[in-house]
Formats: sequence, C-alpha cells, structure tokens
Amino acid sequence: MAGLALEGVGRDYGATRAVGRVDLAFREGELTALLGPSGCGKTTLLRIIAGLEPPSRGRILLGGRDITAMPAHLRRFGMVFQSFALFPHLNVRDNVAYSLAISGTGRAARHARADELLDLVRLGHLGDRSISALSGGQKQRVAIARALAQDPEVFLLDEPMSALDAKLREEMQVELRLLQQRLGITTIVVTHDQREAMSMADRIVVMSEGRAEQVGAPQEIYDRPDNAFVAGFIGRNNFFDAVAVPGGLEADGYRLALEPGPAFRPGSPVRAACRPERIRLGQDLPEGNRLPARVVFVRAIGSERDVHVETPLGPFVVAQGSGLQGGDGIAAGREVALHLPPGALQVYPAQSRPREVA
Ligand SMILES: Nc1ncnc2c1ncn2[C@@H]1O[C@H](COP(=O)(O)OP(=O)(O)OP(=O)(O)O)[C@@H](O)[C@H]1O
Repeated sequence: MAGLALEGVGRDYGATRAVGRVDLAFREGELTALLGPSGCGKTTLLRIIAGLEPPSRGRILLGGRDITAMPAHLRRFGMVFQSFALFPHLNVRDNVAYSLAISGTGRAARHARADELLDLVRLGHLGDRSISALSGGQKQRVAIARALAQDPEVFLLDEPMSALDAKLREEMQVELRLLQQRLGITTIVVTHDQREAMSMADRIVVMSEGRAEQVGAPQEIYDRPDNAFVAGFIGRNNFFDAVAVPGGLEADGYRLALEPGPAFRPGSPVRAACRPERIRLGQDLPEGNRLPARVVFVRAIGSERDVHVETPLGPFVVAQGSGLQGGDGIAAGREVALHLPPGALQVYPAQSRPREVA
C-alpha cells in the first residue's frame, strides 16, 4: 500500500455539516491521531474512511486508487470500536478468528492464526475463556487482535481507551504504540484526549467544527499552534487581548516585545497567548516584558507547582517545574513580577477566540 489520502471529504446530515471539506494524507506506517472536542466530526471522518458511512463529497484514495465507493468489507481495514463490540457468545479465540471464518479460512488455520495474534497481544493463554470473564484491558486486546486478523492495510481505532481506567489507559497507550511500530501498520486513532494523542501519535490532526485546523507532529503543534483554537485546545495557555505596535504588543499600557517575524499591522487588535511554563516569576527577571501580578493561589504537587496570579491583563497561571527551592515565599497575597519572554508570545487575530472545550 502507498498511503491513504482524503480529497475534499465531507459529510452532511440534513442541515448539519458534520465534516466540511477535509484534505489529508496519512503516511504509510505512521500513527495519526484525529483529535478534537466532542462533536467536531472525528468519528464521522473515521467511519467514512472505514466505509461505514458514505461521504457527501470528496474522494478516498488508497495507494492512488479511488476506494470511495468500495464497501467496508472489501477494504481490508481493521477497526476497533469504543465499546470493543466483541461477540459475547463466542470465546476469545473465536472472536479473533471470526473474520477468518467469514472469509472461508479452515478451522485449523484460523485457530492457529488467532493463537498467533493472541500471543502478540499477550493473551495467548486465554483463548478458551469466555468474553464475559475478561477485564477491560483484556477485552481491548481481544478487539485489537480481532481487528488484525485479516492483515489489514490500515488500522482504525475509535476512542480505543475510553472504557479503561486512567492507569490501564496509559499502559495500553504504550502497548498499542509498540505493537503498531512493530507491525509498521498505517494507523488512525480517534481521540478527544490530547495527552493520548501527544503520547502515541507521529502526527496529529487537530479538528474543530468539521475542519482540520492543524496537522503536524505533536511537539510542532504544541510549540507553534496555527491559531487560537489550537493554542487553547493543545496544552494549557494564558490568553489576553492586546494591540499590535511596531516590534511588539501593547496591552493595558504595558509594552511587550515580540521576536522579529511576521507582524500584525500596528493598531490591529490581537489575541495573545503565553504557555504557563514559559512565564518567569520572582526576582532576577530579565529587563522588559514584565507585568505586575498578585498571587491568588498556589497549587503544589510534589516538586512542581502552579502559581495562579491576577495581572492587569487578567488571570494567569505560571507553571514551575522541578528545581524549585522551598521557602521562596511565593504565597497567596504576595505581589510579584512576571516576565513573558518575547519568544514565548503567540499572537493571533483578535476575532479568533479559543472556543470552550467540552
Ligand atoms: N447519524 C447522524 N445523524 C445526524 N447527525 C449526526 C450523525 N452522526 C453525527 N452527527 C452529527 O455530526 C457532528 C459530528 O459528530 P461526530 O460523532 O463525528 O463527532 P465526534 O467528534 O466524533 O464527537 P464525539 O467525540 O462526541 O463522538 C455532530 O454534530 C453530530 O451530532
């Protein structure tokens, strides 16, 4: 196979535009996460790719071949659903072997293949178990093994971790990623959990309101969000209103220098943002780009803490990592200074506000 591509793919349900016009190329062997808030269209897009939902417009190409009209069962795409959708009346082995039975593989051959796949997901000893006697994590592994049974060209997973508790979810993220890398299979994972996407994916497609807002490597999206939605949805951020001036910004009478680069026309209203961990607080701050602040609340967790402050530009959170010295006197009520490094300021057009995220 040579990559999967979407060209202008969209889907309407009556007057609801679930997916607008999406152009995406999924690279061979990579894991791509479709990430976005509830209702942004990511499940619809995955179902279109799987062939479970016809697109209202656009084309799907696999290795350059148009597969838009190809029925789901002919696509050789393995799919894992949120609910796992296992067959409760079949044992573990027969669940995994199910698609092979449908395609006419003999009993001995399909059992051998099922056992091989169960070994791969570390359930080799549980082939005879009934589905109801499995834990959530084990059920998920069965669902993964079942989806891999027909040697799929593309592996599709819809919120695969959502039925698992937090600890198991992290374990399965690592396990799934290792398996995907070992098999080198082109994989698309739908998730609303940015940590899950950041930790597993080679590339993330950030979606909102049926659009792909940004496509890139996790760190690239975190460091250089294309717009205020992405800046607010990925990681934490402090937003404030400002006006562009030559070389920087002015906000409530405070001048903040920006790194040289594309600038907004002086006088234009802008929406600026600064990540909590990029802000410096305390003494010995560099000259310029300073704001006065009053500490409102300190939330300490082990060697890290979040300092919530009130500034003339609104509330900010400052995240301080390891290396903190105890007894520095940062406590509620204290007047402090903040430094917002020029290179840490992100600037967007004023009308692009981060939308509330469910
Ligand atoms: N069968 C349908 N009929 C009508 N509207 C639908 C249908 N399926 C989805 N929609 C609408 O399309 C939009 C996108 O839905 P979709 O399920 O793709 O979003 P999502 O990002 O996967 O959300 P979630 O994370 O909540 O599952 C929503 O507004 C939804 O209400």
